[in-house]
Amino acid sequence: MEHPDTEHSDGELFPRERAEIVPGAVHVPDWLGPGRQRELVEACREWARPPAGLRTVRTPGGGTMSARQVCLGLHWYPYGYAPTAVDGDGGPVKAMPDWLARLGRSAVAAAYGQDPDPGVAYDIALVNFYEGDSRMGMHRDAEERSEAPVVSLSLGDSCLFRFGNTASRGRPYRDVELRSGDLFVFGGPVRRAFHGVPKVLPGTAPPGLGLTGRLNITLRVGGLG
Ligand SMILES: O=C(O)CCC(=O)C(=O)O
Ligand SMILES: [Fe+2]
Repeated sequence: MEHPDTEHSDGELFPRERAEIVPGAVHVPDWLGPGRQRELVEACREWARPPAGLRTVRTPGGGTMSARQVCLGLHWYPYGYAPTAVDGDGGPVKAMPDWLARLGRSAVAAAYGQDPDPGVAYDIALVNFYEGDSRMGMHRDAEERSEAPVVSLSLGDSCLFRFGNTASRGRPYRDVELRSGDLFVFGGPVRRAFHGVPKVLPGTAPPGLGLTGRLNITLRVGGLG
């Protein structure tokens, strides 16, 4: 017997709920509505243009990252920050828009139920573009001096996001499915936890978004001034 009343528009029996994965790491499903997601995808397309546009990141060991990346505010490279695309075309990094910095603060408030400290100003964004077979290995976001939480916004295809511990790349970790519009925030005791993206789920993007693949925007406070 079916109970249509309890079924949600996306065909799920239960709505996905805000979840504290470990203390300091919070998943807020569907934080961005469809209109906001479209605006962000459009903004990412602009940011991806040269100079200092979307690039393939080369690691010191001679490998390449499979997710391509563009930065705002400060340019991240393995492993530091610079004002220009030092490992790309050398162009000046694009500015971090005020509206995106404000979105970072409201994301923290949504995740933790409490405004961030007044001094917390999101001044760096990394935009990662994943195609079907892209991944991101377990790593920590370690080049920032600030301990402010990292804010992560997902657009397009869903992925498996692996959130681990502060000691090693291995277990214990939790795998969380991040879908288009989801917010994930990690700070406090797990600000330096290892995390990665073992898998993208191709073909799972909302049809109306006009995006093939996955975009992730991580907002950070550098504390590097
Ligand atoms: O794509 C993601 O969800 C994670 C991205 C990430 O960890 C990073 O850019 O440092
Ligand atoms: Fe990261």
